[in-house]
Amino acid sequence: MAHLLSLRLTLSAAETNKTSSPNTRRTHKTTTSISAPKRGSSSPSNKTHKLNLEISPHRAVSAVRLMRIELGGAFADLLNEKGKGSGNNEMGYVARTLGFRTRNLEDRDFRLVTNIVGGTIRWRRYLDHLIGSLCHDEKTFRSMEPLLLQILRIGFYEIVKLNMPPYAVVDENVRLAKVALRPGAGSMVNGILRKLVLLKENNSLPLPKLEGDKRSQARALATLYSHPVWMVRRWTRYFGQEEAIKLMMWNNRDPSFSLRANKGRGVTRADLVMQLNSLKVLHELSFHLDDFVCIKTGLQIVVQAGLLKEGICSVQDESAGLVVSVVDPQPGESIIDCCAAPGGKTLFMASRLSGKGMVSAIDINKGRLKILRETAKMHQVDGVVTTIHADLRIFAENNSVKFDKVLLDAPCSGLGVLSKRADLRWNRKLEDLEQLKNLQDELLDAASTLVKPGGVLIYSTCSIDPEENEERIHAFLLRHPEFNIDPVDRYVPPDFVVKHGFYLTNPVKHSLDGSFAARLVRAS
Ligand SMILES: C[S@@+](CC[C@H](N)C(=O)[O-])C[C@H]1O[C@@H](n2cnc3c(N)ncnc32)[C@H](O)[C@@H]1O
Repeated sequence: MAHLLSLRLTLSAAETNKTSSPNTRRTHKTTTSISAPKRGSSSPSNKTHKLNLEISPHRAVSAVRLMRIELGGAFADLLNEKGKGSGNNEMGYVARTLGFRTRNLEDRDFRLVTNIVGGTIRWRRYLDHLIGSLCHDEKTFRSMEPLLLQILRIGFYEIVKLNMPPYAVVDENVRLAKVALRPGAGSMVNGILRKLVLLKENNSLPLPKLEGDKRSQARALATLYSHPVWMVRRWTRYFGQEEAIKLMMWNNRDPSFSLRANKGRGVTRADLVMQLNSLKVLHELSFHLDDFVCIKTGLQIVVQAGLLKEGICSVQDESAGLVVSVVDPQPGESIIDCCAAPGGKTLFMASRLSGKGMVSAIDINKGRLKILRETAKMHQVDGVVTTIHADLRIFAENNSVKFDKVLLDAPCSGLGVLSKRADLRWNRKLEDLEQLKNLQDELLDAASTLVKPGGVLIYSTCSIDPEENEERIHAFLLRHPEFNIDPVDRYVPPDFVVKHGFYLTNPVKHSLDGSFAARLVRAS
């Protein structure tokens, strides 16, 4: 993975170089250093780099992670406390990128890195608006080298959103820019951050006003709540402005997580609670699901204590767990999970079979399917899980076996999980939705052929977008009159049941990720 990532960054550096203007040439220097670790750099040794105790390690690590996420397009996996793709030696990677070492991260620094990286990504549009407004001119901002921009974003986020002591933030970020780049970069950071501190003290940050026609208001909201304009316009149209604002505020909060006790391994929720108590991780029991526990903070402690690696519990949002309640797996049933990897729902369904029956897990992605297989083994449910590496559309054409239950957890925009997937809002494009809708229709048609007469087809997404949810089902029912809606009220609490008997979690209303499911029964 580290190798692939560095290769991708090397390519991006080469691309940058091909088209670089004098203004962006320094960009090449930075991307080259981030993308081309020195020979032998896979060894954990940092000894060749000088130790600099004056630079705060959380800022150095945050800046490098942000560069990698933005330049490499790496997924901002906030669960991975070591940084995606850097193996076990993130500090070595940081040293190679910046050209010096810092002291190692302590627990407090880890928490700060998670907070700063996630927050800086979420608030990117807002922060860039402020940085752009305080730069000398538009061109200075547009042609700013990536590392300098990340250092400024970190400083702005720390001052405006984390309310950290402003002059300490200025000093520390100036030092980082000087050492990692050059003295002139430090002077620039100093000038811009000091302007920001003054404006904040006078309560006069240069932010857009919510005024004018719909388009201007959408642009202003997109900056104020840091989302793409197309999302603001879509949500305002579907949910109204007030709800759209609440949704954006939810997306900008630090995410909370829930853990599922792995019953397949004989771990009960009471066992998990005991472990969390001994780790001093604050938690609450889920109201909706017997095996689930909710935590607001402390996920890192759970990860470090090895609870996930040892298969004691899995990180799974209650909204995903409730989709399994909609499936309602029963011992002895044959179930096929049509888009299964990395296996969150497959494994939960398998644990409900009490060793009787079978879940067949199909996915087009071999790597993700391998993760599913390994996790099934670790969770001790591999006796009731088989994996099939295939495109569902081709598999369905060539398969004559029918199943009691067919779950299609379709590829979707992920617009319901933006609080956990900090970078997703910037990677998703409006055009993706059209493509996804076509794919969802094709997969639904394919999945429907696998359902026994009298069997059930469950369609689910982690989206809140009506066009990916109820519209897909209504279109499907027009094409397939042999299916009828089976309302979900027998399977989930009434609060999650919406029009037509579909299941929907609303982040604003339920404080869960957004998700949707419909249960359809095939005529006998
Ligand atoms: C939303 S994710 C599934 C998440 C999974 N159900 C879980 O709970 O962990 C969608 C999955 O669909 C898979 N996929 C996309 N197109 C597919 C196709 N044509 N056939 C089979 N799987 C496909 C992707 O590889 C991806 O793993």
